[in-house]
Amino acid sequence: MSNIIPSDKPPEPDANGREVLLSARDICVSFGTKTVLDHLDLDVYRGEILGFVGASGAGKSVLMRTILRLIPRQKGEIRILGRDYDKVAEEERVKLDMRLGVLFQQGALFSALTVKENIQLPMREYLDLPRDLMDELAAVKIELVGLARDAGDKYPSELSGGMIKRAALARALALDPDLVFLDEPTSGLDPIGAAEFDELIARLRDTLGLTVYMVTHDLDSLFSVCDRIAVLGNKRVLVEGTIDDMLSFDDPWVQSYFQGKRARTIKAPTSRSSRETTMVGNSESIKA
Ligand SMILES: Nc1ncnc2c1ncn2[C@@H]1O[C@H](COP(=O)(O)OP(=O)(O)OP(=O)(O)O)[C@@H](O)[C@H]1O
Repeated sequence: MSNIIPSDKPPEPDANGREVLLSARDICVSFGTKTVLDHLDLDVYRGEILGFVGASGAGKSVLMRTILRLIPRQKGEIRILGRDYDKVAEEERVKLDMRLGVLFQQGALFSALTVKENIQLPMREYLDLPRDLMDELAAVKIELVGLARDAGDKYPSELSGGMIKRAALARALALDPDLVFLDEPTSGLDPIGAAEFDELIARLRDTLGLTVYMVTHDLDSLFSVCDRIAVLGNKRVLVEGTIDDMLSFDDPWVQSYFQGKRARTIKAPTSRSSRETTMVGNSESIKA
């Protein structure tokens, strides 16, 4: 996908020919004496939707915030587009930050700003663009996420939950990022709204080549749009792979999560675009 900031040379592909967009190695995070992440490794590949799951309190948000440098870590290395975050100059760090978009769990829009102004915040922070161009870019993002054109002039309090998620996604996409982090994007949405949001994410991946890191408890999302799943357990990534890999992984928590009563109502798809299959099932999220 095109970037406002010209991209540098992409990192070398791994042994399987995949481009590693994000690599986390040996990550250790503790709060006082409580260790939350212990020597955790994770890779995210370009163009994939990675679903990140784990029991409540396992540390999914902590990892996401650690990657985004909102939480300090005691140990480990984080590479974005092959660059070690801690070793690049400040100017390049800012450029790397611009390649990442984030949608926090509650949308986290500024209530005193309109949708358009919210979307333009990252543009104001990182770019020096004329107002007309920012208006045009905001309109493009609003259309991209499937909101009506007049949504740009609305305040968050005037939006439904689904519209807030879309507006927050539009803001996450403001700078044409390579990788977006979504923290439980379908929580609080009704099953139809959740399915539509999943479809939107898949469409953005397919059309823009967007890479998505999605923390979720939503089994429908995991079965329908995620290309790969990583499970956080015992303070590290316990298993990663396809839905089929999850279904055959011999661990009590993974078994009960992916083979439990709710999961059994969702027929495992053979392809990623199986929302019609998952809609047959129960769209409730599991809080482990
Ligand atoms: N700033 C902090 N200070 C101290 N402890 C923290 C802090 N942030 C998170 N924790 C602790 O780290 C652990 C992991 O929390 P985290 O929010 O990452 O879990 P989670 O897997 O995202 O859970 P959920 O699925 O319920 O959202 C929890 O025990 C939490 O209390």
